[in-house]
Amino acid sequence: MLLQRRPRAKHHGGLWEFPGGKVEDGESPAAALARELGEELGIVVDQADLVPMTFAVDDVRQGGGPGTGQRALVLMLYLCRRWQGIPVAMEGVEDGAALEWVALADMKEWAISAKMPPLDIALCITFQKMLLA
Ligand SMILES: Nc1nc2c([nH]c(=O)n2[C@H]2C[C@H](O)[C@@H](COP(=O)(O)OP(=O)(O)OP(=O)(O)O)O2)c(=O)[nH]1
Repeated sequence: MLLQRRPRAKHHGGLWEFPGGKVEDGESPAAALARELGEELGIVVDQADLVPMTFAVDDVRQGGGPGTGQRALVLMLYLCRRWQGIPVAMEGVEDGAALEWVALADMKEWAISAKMPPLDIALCITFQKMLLA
């Protein structure tokens, strides 16, 4: 799997996450991911090559809702079966952004020891459980 370190100045700066980003108005999740992978990694991805795997929900934000100013946060993990180009960190390299390929067998260790945001840790652990099941 490919992990990406967030630039220091951003929310969760310096933490390792799955490449991706927010869905914009009128976009499907797969279209948003294909767009983000182009912007962040410089690769071209066909939406047909994105396979949904699992998701993670922010429990703390679940207490939110209308009037609270809090919105639920859901991270969706996709498997990218094929792409064109070689992934490189396109944004924020001067501020610490970086990429690292991690073997599936090492995912749990990374989730525990590497510094990742909470939902990315949850995705790592769930995905590894799915593979071992
Ligand atoms: N990957 C990840 N993001 C999280 C978690 N918790 C949480 O609040 N977030 C927030 C951080 C970001 O604002 C947002 C992820 O969207 P993003 O990757 O497009 O964010 P970004 O900061 O690069 O983009 P921007 O809004 O600054 O333009 O979700 C988490 O556990 N994992």
